[in-house]
Amino acid sequence: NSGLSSHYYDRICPEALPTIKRVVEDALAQEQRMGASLLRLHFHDCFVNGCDGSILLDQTPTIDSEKNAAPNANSARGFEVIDKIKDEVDKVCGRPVVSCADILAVAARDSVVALGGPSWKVRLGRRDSTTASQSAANANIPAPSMNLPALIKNFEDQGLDEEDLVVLSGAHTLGFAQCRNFRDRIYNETNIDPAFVSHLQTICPQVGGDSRLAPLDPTPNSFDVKYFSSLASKKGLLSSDQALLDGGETAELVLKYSGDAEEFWEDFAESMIKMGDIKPLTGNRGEIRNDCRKVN
Ligand code: HEM
Ligand SMILES: [Ca+2]
Repeated sequence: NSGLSSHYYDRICPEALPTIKRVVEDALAQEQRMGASLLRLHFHDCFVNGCDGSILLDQTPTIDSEKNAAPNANSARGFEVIDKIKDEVDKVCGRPVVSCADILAVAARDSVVALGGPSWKVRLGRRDSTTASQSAANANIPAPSMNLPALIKNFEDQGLDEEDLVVLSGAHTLGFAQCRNFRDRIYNETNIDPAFVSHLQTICPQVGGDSRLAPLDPTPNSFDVKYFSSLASKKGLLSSDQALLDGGETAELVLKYSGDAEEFWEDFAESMIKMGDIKPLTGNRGEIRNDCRKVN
């Protein structure tokens, strides 16, 4: 038990959660992809020394910003939306009582809901870190080149099991990846559908075009099971996605979820809560930041 509670803001600031939801919905009305980007921010926060808002800190002489780590640089997005949420929430609460780490967790949930996915009760009361670690971000955020044993180990190090790995990878039902992250797969791997390869090679050349985008599944704005059914037909975009079919237990889960949206929803919600419970700062550890980009 991490000490978090879904009722944490009920009395301190009952308007906090509706305010987060409103700003997330406004942002998604501007750009649907933002839902994917916000979901990913929470993941990249939690995997680096726990869900403590560390990913939001800008570089300074004393902050080793995670924004510059390889998995985040020119890739993590949505920071302006988090700033906007923090602004509005602090206004409606009258003072800064909602942590940036909690904002990330709620914005991730609200994004999934807005794109047609399941809802869950977000456990709250995380406090914000006063440090960040670029090296920890590089070491702990999984890379798309990882094989299945490496992915399993990476999740295990966070207290997450093989089912969490498969179902949370299902977040790739949303959003996009850049050519540089799937080039090796489409030019060198063989466990990939040939027509899918031809199409992707038109988007992603062997040389150049590093930041060109392809959707992670055929419906990148819809929280459905197409991610899993695509894996079953060798149309996973990232090497790490397709790798889930390489193991007995993980392959079985992929096939189960590909035909059972309800099961995917239920297990995704459960694993998101589990991920959100990774090493939160509570009690008098950490702080409630005034500005998500800076320590107080
Ligand atoms: C299992 C290991 C994982 C690996 C290796 C991985 C890797 C990646 C990579 C390389 C991208 C594309 C980034 C870019 O090209 O800019 C991406 C995108 C994304 N990832 Fe993952 N990821 C993993 C797990 C997760 C998890 C657990 C979540 C959330 C629960 C998640 C959510 C997302 C989302 C939503 C996007 C799309 C973001 C956007 O369009 O802005 N990923 N991931
Ligand atoms: Ca989808």
